[in-house]
Amino acid sequence: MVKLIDGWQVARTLNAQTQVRVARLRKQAIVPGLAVVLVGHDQASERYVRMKEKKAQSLGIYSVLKQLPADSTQEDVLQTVTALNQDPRITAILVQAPLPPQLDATQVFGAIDPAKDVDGFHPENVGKLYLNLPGHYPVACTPRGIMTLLAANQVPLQGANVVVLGKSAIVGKPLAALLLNAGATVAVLHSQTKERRSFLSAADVVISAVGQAHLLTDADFQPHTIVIDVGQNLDENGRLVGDVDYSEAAVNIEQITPVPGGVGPMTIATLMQQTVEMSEWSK
Ligand SMILES: Nc1nc(=O)c2c([nH]1)NC[C@@H]1CN(c3ccc(C(=O)N[C@@H](CCC(=O)O)C(=O)O)cc3)C=[N+]21
Repeated sequence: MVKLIDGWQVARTLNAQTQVRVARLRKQAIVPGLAVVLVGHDQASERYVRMKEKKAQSLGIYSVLKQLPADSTQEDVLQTVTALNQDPRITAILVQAPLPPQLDATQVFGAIDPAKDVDGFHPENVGKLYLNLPGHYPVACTPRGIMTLLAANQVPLQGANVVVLGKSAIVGKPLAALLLNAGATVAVLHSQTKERRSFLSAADVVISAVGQAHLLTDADFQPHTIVIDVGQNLDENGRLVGDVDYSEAAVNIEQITPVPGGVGPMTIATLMQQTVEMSEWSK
């Protein structure tokens, strides 16, 4: 019997804590302010951005959306970021990925004030994470949310073999750093990886962030594997599914995060958590 890891439940608890922290800040006349920059009209991105705005508002966070046309130039986007850097009402800035192909995403993320970089994508914050420096700095929200979810489910990481599938700057790489910092043995697999099977057959925890429906099935895992599914894919029937195909009858998967209701809600809850923390850190 597969046990589902309930992301909605952990997200609810985290959001309730965030709401209390926002109220505490507001009593000191400090209002956390989240700006989301959305370039173009990608349907999934528009949906995610709306969910973020709604959640922010329900927790008492001031929220603004800067929507730019799909054919924006690098200068247009940089100007928007600079204005938000200088806006005292804005304490947290998120530039929604992916950006249209004419834009240099690395330069855009690097233009965000590191103290307002709620996604943790700025090289300064990435470097701090990589070095496991002490102190307060933002970390990519999906990886941090996954760490919270693992901790809430008492999944041991010290000395555990963890396989991460996907090496993106948004999920795979920062997640690998967090896991290493937590004492796990980490393998990051990607499209050029040979012998995926041998890595999976030694994995205690598998985290898939590839974005491909039906990529993995129960037969790919060894017994008692804990699976974190970061995929957000539409299947042949237009249903939202993760990267892992499984049924209740799965024998190797011990616990798994469902899609929807697993990692997704944790990403947004962590974004809210980090928005509030950045206001607390800069007091
Ligand atoms: N700068 C930046 N930061 C991000 O954090 C970021 C981004 N860009 N670009 C896109 C990805 C994707 N992402 C998701 C957030 C929530 C759900 C989520 O809540 N999913 C729900 C289902 C949502 C639905 O109903 O469609 C779930 O899995 O239960 C999914 C995906 C944040 N991202």
